[in-house]
Formats: sequence, C-alpha cells, structure tokens
Amino acid sequence: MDQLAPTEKYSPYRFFSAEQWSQFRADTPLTLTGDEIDRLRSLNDPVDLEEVKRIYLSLSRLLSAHVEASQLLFRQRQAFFNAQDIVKTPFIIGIAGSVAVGKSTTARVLKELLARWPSSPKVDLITTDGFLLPNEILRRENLMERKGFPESYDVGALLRFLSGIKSAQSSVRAPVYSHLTYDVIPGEFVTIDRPDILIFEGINVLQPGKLPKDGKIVPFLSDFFDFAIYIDADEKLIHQWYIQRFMRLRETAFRNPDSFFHRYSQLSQDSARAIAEGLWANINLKNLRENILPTRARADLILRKGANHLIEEVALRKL
Ligand SMILES: Nc1ncnc2c1ncn2[C@@H]1O[C@H](COP(=O)(O)OP(=O)(O)OP(=O)(O)O)[C@@H](O)[C@H]1O
Ligand SMILES: CC(C)(CO)[C@@H](O)C(=O)NCCC(=O)O
Repeated sequence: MDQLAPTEKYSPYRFFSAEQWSQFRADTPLTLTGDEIDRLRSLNDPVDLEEVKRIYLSLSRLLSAHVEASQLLFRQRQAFFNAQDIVKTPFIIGIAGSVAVGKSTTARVLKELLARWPSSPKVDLITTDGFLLPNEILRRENLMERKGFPESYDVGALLRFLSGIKSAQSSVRAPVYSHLTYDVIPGEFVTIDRPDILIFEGINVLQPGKLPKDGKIVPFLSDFFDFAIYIDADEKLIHQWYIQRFMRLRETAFRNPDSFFHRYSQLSQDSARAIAEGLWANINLKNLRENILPTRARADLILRKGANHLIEEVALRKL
C-alpha cells in the first residue's frame, strides 16, 4: 500500500490486499441482488456484486463482530450496575473521505447489508450535508467559497444530534441538504428514532470540533462513534472522478431549471470543465489537503480505491 503502509511493523494498522481481505468473508452470505446494487450506486461509481463479495461481505462480518461485542459489553455493564433500566444506545459508524470519493455509495451498500443481518437490525443513514449552514448565512459570512470547510457547518447542531442519538433519545431530527438547490432545505428534517445502527457519513466526521464563532474547542464528533471508516484514493483519481461527475451532471441534473448549477448546462463543454476545475482546485482539493486527509489516521478502517473505483487495499487498525 504505497501511501498507507511504509513500515507495517510500527504502524497502528494491519494492511491487506483486496484479495486477502476478501477471504475474511468466511461464510457470510450474499444478501443483495444485482438489481438492488444498481439502485444503490451513485452516479459514476461502478460498484457491483463482485465488489460487494470481494470487500463488503468481510466488512459486514467484521462490523457484526463489533456490534455483538458492544451488545455484550452493554449487558455486562447492566449486570455491573445491577440496573435493568439502562437503555441500549445505537451503534454509530462514521464514514469519512473526500468529496466525490464515493462515500454515499459505500454508506448505502453498508446500510442494506447490515439491515439484512439475521437479527434484522434497524439501520439509519444520515449525511452531514444537512448540517451545512444555509447559503444565506454562508453568503453573509463570506463563506460560499468555503462550503465543506469546518467553519461552514453548524458544529453545535452536529454535536447535539449525535449526543441525542447516543443517549437513546427518541425522534432526533436531522436537517436535509439538496444537491439540486445547493442549499439546506428550509424546515425539512428526517427523524431518527432509536435505530440499532446509525451510519453517519460526511467529509468532516473525523474532524475535531471547534465552534466557528468563538473558536472554543468542543468534543470530536467521533467521540460518539463505535467504528470509523475512511474512504481513500489518490488525489489525482478523486480529481478525475469529481470532474467526470460534474460533466455528467451537466447532461442530467443541471438541465433542471431548479438546479443551482443550471447555468453551467448552457455553457460550452470547455467552459463548464473550467468551472469544475476551479471548484475542485479552490474548494474541494484544498479542503481535502487541509482538513480531510489529516483525519485519515483516526479511522479504524481505511478502504483505498484504485483507478476504477474498486477497492485495492484495506488497512485495519490493530486493536
Ligand atoms: N450538483 C449536484 N446536483 C445533483 N446531484 C449531485 C450534485 N453534486 C453531487 N450530487 C450527487 O449527490 C450525492 C452526494 O454528493 P456529494 O458531493 O455529497 O458526494 P460525496 O458524498 O462527497 O461524494 P461521494 O458520495 O461520491 O463520496 C452523489 O450521489 C452525487 O452524485
Ligand atoms: C456538500 C459538500 C460540501 C459535501 O458533500 C460538497 O458536495 C460541495 O458542495 N462542495 C463545494 C464545492 C462544490 O460545489 O463542489
């Protein structure tokens, strides 16, 4: 693993090729069909049944072991306190990585696989996009070019949300973001009601908390996580995926007059590409280098993708 495994002996991780990793699937059954995978895939991400078998079944088996262990610990603590009234809290999985690296596809595939475990757990998925400050505030604070940077999120709301989930509150609300309008949808929320597992996905989930207004240090979002995954790839590849996705969206979503990027569907191919290159270089790449990649070493598991979006290497933290 060129960038990940300089000297494994002194690294907190163990490194596996995709082939080695796939062996850990053991007898985990394949519970998804090709059609179901087609529906879960994001634009541009070629995940298929082979990839689910190669990578995701072993991951599902590993996560099942973690969930079981945390339930055992929960029961032991109940016995320790001799208290039956302690409520079980959801197991939270964080998924981090660059814009356009494929976090949403991974999160959706995992959600479906985990929900198909024999115990049929209730699995919910939330992205941190909903916790971005509305464009109105970003404009006022001159932060429109900083969308996705730590200061563009409502960190207090993120922490309140996770702390509500972790304290087993019923009906915890999360705001919703629209990629079409490029803004938080006013007054729209999803309600999360005591799931067994919550998958929490976003570029910022492994970042330290710092309230934008007063710079005060607050807890890490990941203090609430039971397991954290980082999706990794060479920055040149992610760049290519971002541009390809933008150019595809230009032919599809941007045609919608309600799209924030509608004007880019009217531009020539070259001008649109120049816009995409600018957004990548000035916002997303900067954010990757300054704020996202530095959080990689905080993950329990790193999935490293190669040229065709397929995972080539896996790093698992030694306990
Ligand atoms: N401007 C847009 N218009 C419509 N859909 C978009 C737009 N930008 C992104 N999307 C879609 O919204 C989803 C999430 O996009 P986002 O930029 O949050 O991706 P991400 O989660 O950072 O990247 P990925 O899931 O690829 O890691 C993806 O399926 C993407 O294809
Ligand atoms: C919403 C985020 C920050 C994260 O998903 C990202 O998709 C984004 O909009 N980045 C800002 C630059 C851009 O438009 O690509």
